[in-house]
Amino acid sequence: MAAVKEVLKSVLVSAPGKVILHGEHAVVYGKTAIATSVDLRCYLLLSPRATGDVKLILPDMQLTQTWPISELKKLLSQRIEGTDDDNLQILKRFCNVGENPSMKSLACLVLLYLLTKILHHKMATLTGIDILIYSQLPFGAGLGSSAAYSVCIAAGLLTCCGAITVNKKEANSDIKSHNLPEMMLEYIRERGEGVLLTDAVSSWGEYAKEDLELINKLSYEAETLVHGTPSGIDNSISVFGGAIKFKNGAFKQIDKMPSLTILLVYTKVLRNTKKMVARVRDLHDKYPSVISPLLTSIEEIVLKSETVLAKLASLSEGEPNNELYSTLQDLFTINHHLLNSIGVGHASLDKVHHMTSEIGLASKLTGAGGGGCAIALIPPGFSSSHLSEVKGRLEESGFESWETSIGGNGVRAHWIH
Ligand SMILES: Nc1ncnc2c1ncn2[C@@H]1O[C@H](COP(=O)(O)OP(=O)(O)OP(=O)(O)O)[C@@H](O)[C@H]1O
Ligand SMILES: C[C@@](O)(CCO)CC(=O)[O-]
Ligand SMILES: [Mg+2]
Repeated sequence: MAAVKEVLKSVLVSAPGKVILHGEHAVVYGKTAIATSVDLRCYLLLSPRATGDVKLILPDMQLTQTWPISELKKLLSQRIEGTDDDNLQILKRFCNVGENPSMKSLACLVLLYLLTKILHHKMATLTGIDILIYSQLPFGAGLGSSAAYSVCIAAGLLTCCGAITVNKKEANSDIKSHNLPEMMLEYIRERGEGVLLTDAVSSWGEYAKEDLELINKLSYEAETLVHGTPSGIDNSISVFGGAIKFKNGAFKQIDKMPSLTILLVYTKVLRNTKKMVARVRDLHDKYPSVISPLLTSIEEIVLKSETVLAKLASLSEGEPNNELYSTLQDLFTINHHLLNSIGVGHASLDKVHHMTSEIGLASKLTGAGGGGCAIALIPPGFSSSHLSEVKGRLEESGFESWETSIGGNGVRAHWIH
């Protein structure tokens, strides 16, 4: 085992999901969007082993996939001779990724793409690794599960081989203090990684800006395998956290962000981001003069919302905020209807919109639409009995809902050994 440790370190990292407040889909056409991280995270535990294979364990997908390292080496030797595009085709064939790939095969493709890219120079000495990925984010729901998955893999692999370093924040002998989900703790115990739970040098840490940029670049590449033509907003917010304003591949952190409470509603209607983006593309190409102004209107919502959010953030305690919240509710409603007009609505999202509007809240889809999740803004002091009532009614309709705060940390290392 000592020899294995010399090559790679064990690491535990996590990355958050996101909500797009406004600007989804329009952002693919170079318009501005605003996104924030949510307090639901994806976790990755990577353990070097002397088993002779790479094992990917995805409890959320009931998948455990093992590849002998000899096969991966063969794959790499084929790849080096081809062009980038040929290389990708070889990898796709290896993972059975065809025209309509399954979620499982895409999850494997992303892992192997990043692993062969980041660890290719370690292949000669690699003796085996187990990679467990567990996520609190429902997949295919608009909360950026694919981005958080890719960010965790990129950060975990770069950290385990020492390509990037963790700036340790605090020594802490009890990993439970990092609020790891019970599922991860159980796995850690089962694997006999007791050292992880008791090790006095365990720590959590952040990455330097240039390392975050590298994680962002690689996770963006991985997102293109899942989405085709992602704008890059999902991976950026998962890497950097907080709230960002994103346009044309570049983003700015929004410093003046009020603390907002959001009701997240999961319709449980599964959809695929790539198909939703393609649906808008078809409409746009067929009716450019109709669709373009709708995308411009969505951008205007983003800009207006940015101004209102900044005003809210600068209010002193006790100053009236009703009008500002009322404007935000209007913007949510208009955005909901515009997203319907560009073909990414769904009956379930309309139902959520209707039910929340009955108690005076506005909701809109977040992410790619076509099902997935909706968000409704809850103003401070909003009637808790109204809220419980609507949550009950949403549940009766088969939806799941929970209140969540936004903002918070981007990718983090929890432990490295
Ligand atoms: N916990 C997980 N385990 C394995 N794969 C995952 C996990 N979470 C996400 N994925 C990958 O992400 C893909 C789903 O991505 P998709 O972009 O369609 O939805 P999303 O990211 O949840 O929503 P959006 O992109 O609208 O925010 C799955 O096919 C799978 O490859
Ligand atoms: C629908 C979309 O705008 C957001 C998906 O979370 C696609 C993208 O920006 O890549
Ligand atoms: Mg996605």
